[in-house]
Amino acid sequence: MTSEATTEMPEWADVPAMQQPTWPDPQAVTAVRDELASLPPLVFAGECDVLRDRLAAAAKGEAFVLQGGDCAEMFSAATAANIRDRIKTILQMAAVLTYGASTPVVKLGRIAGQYAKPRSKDTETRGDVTLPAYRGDMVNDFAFNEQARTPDPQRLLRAYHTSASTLNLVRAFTTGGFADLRHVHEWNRGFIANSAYARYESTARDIDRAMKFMQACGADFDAMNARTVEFFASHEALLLDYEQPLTRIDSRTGNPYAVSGHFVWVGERTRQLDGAHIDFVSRIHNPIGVKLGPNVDPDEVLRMIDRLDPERTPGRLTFITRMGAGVVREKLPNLVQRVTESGAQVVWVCDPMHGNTFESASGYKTREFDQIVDEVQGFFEVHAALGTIPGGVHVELTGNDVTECLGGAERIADEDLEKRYETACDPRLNHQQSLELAFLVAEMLAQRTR
Ligand SMILES: O=C[C@H](O)[C@H](O)COP(=O)(O)O
Ligand SMILES: C=C(OP(=O)(O)O)C(=O)O
Ligand SMILES: [Mn+2]
Repeated sequence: MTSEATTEMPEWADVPAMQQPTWPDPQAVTAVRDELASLPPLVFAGECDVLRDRLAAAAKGEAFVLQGGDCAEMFSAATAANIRDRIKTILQMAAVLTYGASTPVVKLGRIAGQYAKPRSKDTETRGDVTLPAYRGDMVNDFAFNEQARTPDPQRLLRAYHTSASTLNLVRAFTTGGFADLRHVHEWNRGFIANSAYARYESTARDIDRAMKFMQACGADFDAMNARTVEFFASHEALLLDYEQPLTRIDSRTGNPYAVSGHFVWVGERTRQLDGAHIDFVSRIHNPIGVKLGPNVDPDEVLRMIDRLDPERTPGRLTFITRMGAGVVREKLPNLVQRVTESGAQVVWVCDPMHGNTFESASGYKTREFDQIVDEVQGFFEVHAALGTIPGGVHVELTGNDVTECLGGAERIADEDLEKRYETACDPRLNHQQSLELAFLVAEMLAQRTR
């Protein structure tokens, strides 16, 4: 990225793109790309700039990032109730974290575009039938039959329209009164009232007292803008047939922006320095993220910084580390140290999900709540030891009472997984587990600011 305005659409490098579907009819893809290119942007470049400023604050420890949502959104799940409950969960978590951090929380949904998935295998076999793997609703259908699994480019358009209607409702919820801090606090009191969560009572009581104190001092919640919240949309920039036509020149600056979401990231499987995804994000001016797993080479990361953030723009680059609870204390320090020594000011965000996935005895892909908490704890410990900033968390969650991750105060066990295992890809924290995690991270954050 350079600060010089280009006013022309980028020429995408002709380099290999990993994890793309094999579309059966390339001409149909061209027609869909043309249509996407003619549709209005989903976000405004100015909003992306605001998010960049918020992330710059997080890089300095003056804000904390909460990024969360589905592993894989599904068209059929984009209902008012589901969207409401996911937003509600994120707002409840954010209220708890704001208190713990004593700083603003940057709310970033994995929402309105999280429709494409990288997979470890190209195919899935059940019994003696082998079909293309499910690659997200933007590509094919989860149902296990040949027609459903055949990639269909019309799905790119459906992803755009479903993202537009999702974002419309998100904007209505977050600015129309639903997000009022007083409501959010009442919801959290409801959560604590259940005795399984007694451990969190003291934090909830502290927040209660803080709210009452503010009211007693005459704080005018309406004037404070407590009825609205800033909420940003993010997803993995994986499918270039979707992302490239949804890149536009910002009329204010002449710079290209991805307008499919405010923030996009490159995943662990597609972050090759000479690959098409890093080329893509190097040309857009949005704030961007890159996932970094346990086998990352710090030298490569330094070259990545030069490529993606040559001017060291605060808030431009976020590293989302997903090491695994077992190795985070061993692998993260050297990486953070090398990046810090290079002078780059990145946001460090912990994804405690993707390094802690395993198959349970009953055959479900799952994660253990305690391991998720342990990776976040390790992340905070590493940053505390180095004097660097733990800038946020990135979680796969839903507002529904699913049974996909093990443990938590409700002690979800392997035999419970089958009851409500509804994810199309990775296991998500349910509503209760998400709030529990927020209370635990708030305790860690309170120590950071002490
Ligand atoms: O969300 C992340 C990846 O798509 C997912 O972990 C890959 O899972 P797989 O190993 O089931 O393909
Ligand atoms: C694919 C994902 O993660 P990662 O790239 O870290 O494996 C994801 O966030 O769903
Ligand atoms: Mn995932």
